Amino acid sequence: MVEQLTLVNENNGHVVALAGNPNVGKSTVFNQLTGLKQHTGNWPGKTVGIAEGTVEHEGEFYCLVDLPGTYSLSSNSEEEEVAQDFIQSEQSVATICVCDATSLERNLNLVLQIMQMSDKVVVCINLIDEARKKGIHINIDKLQSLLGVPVVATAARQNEGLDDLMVALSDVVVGDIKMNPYMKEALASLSDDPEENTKALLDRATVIADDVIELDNEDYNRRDRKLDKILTQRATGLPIMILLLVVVFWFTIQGANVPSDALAKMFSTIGDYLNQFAHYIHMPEWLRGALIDGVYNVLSTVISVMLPPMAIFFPIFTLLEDFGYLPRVAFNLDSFFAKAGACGKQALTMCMGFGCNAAGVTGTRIINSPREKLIAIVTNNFVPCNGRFPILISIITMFFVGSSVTLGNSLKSAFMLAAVVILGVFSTFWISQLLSKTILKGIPSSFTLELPPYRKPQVGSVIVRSIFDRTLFVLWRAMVVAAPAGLVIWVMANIMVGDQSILALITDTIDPFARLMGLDGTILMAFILGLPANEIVIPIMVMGYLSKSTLFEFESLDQFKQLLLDNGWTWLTAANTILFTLYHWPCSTTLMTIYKETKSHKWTWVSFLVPTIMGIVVTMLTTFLAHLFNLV
Ligand SMILES: Nc1nc2c(ncn2[C@@H]2O[C@H](COP(=O)(O)OP(=O)(O)OP(=O)(O)O)[C@@H](O)[C@H]2O)c(=O)[nH]1
Ligand SMILES: [Mg+2]
Repeated sequence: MVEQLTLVNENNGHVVALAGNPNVGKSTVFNQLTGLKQHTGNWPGKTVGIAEGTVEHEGEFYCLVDLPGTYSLSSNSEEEEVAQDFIQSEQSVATICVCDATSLERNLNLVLQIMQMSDKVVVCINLIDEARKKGIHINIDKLQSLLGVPVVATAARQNEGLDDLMVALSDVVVGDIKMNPYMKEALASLSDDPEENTKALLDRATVIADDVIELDNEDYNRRDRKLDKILTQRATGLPIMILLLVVVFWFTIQGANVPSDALAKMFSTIGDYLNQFAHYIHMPEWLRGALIDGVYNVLSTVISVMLPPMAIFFPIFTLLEDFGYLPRVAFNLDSFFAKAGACGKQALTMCMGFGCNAAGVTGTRIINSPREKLIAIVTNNFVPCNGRFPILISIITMFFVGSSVTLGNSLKSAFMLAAVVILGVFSTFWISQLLSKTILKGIPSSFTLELPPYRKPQVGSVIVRSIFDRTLFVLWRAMVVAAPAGLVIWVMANIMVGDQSILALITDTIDPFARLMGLDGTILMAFILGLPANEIVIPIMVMGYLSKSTLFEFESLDQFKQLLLDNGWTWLTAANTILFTLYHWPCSTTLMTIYKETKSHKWTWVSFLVPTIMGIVVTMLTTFLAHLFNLV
């Protein structure tokens, strides 16, 4: 029995499945038609769940369901099963099969499989603009008559042909146009044996593709192949990857510095006015303290520290994603992951982790083997997410580089940040290997990761999209957490038990343990209270120190460094804080996502404990060694 999907379908529209191979533009078609914002990008396997949205066409409502991409419908993976079940179910009245015009033959294979299951199919030949550019001509009319179902050419990103697609869809759904009966018979009369059937469909797809395609130039993929040679060869692939990492970080650090300072100054000026206003209206001191010293200060630090780097990092990352670089990263790292007994696709989920570890964990659904999926989930936290970058950047800059903004300094910071990230990547390999040798034993499965064609990213829309969909989203999430956290910490710093505040009491209690790790009670406390979001670790640290020495305005890194030095920081404290930022528990959102993905308390705990224990051990070790050799 096929399990039904729960759809909202609020307008009670005709339910239509949107299926196709991975990375052919299904979500782009979906987004254009429904006005929604499913994740799109140039690598196979982005859509992992199910999204639905409504389109209206000539007074009729259609409920489109964006399915994960599948190469076939033979239920090899969770995602294929979802797609197959849905297409076959009574729920969907028709299927739009989206195809990549630049690799029609393989796509037609899936079209034919779908046509065997349902006789209401519209074929959408997408990416037609790319095909044109490569000199691939497809005779759409002929294809339509050979397939016996409506065929429409589209360039979804440019919104070309989508009206025609809706007309064809309404012909099929409302006009009740079915597949050509001869075709239906031909497909039904293929063999009952699944293997022979698959082969027959493949043959047929080849024949049809040969019949409708005309090439200007047989060698249309030459440029891609040349570029791939450089980007994925052993000798050049890895160095270019590391170089790119440094360049991206350098842009982020260099670019973020000035706006960060400007924002901090602006917030501090506004803070002064707010204070004056509070005095003017005779606001009670406890309320003023809670609102301005607590909520407002934490919020403004979070914004000024986080917004500029994110607004630079996310767009660059998205540009690389749309260009098609991420699958090349996976390709380059594949052998390392194989050696570690894990899956090469883990490189993709690792890349997603740079933005947000929770997103990376959800992304692990592209990994078919449950064992390898768990490895990817447990180790995802080893790449620092966007909430942790600001901590790393500011401490590296203050303690190891020098805070004046010069080209050399920002380059040095970028190198060090890249080194920390590479350390995280190596830790991913080590821990993956450890897991696959111990609690997650097994042989790594083989898979074919497709290298999609390079696509020219649309710079303007990428910037807009990454700022609105990602930057502001992440910032908003951080702020929602930061405001109450600011309040809580202010209250803790101001409620006295005896002659000590609660905050001081707790930090003093955990201080001895933190010292063993080369940290102090306040730092460890900031990490603990930062469980809801790493973004608030720095503001909490600042408030923790301030509750001892007041009169501080976060206007520049130099002042911040002074505050830290006054509280006994040395280079060792800084180094350990960096290490602990890299290795500690995932934030609560990520933990919740891990639980949702694994449905297991045990694996959620493992994901919590592995990086945490590693962080404690590593920092204790560096502290021990530093003291042993009298380095501090
Ligand atoms: N040039 C061009 N690019 C397109 C077109 N449609 C989509 N793209 C790009 O192709 C890439 C893949 O698009 P998606 O919509 O994410 O593909 P998908 O089929 O949903 O992919 P999965 O969910 O991973 O299976 C993105 O970078 C899109 O911007 C098009 O018509 N022309
Ligand atoms: Mg998609």
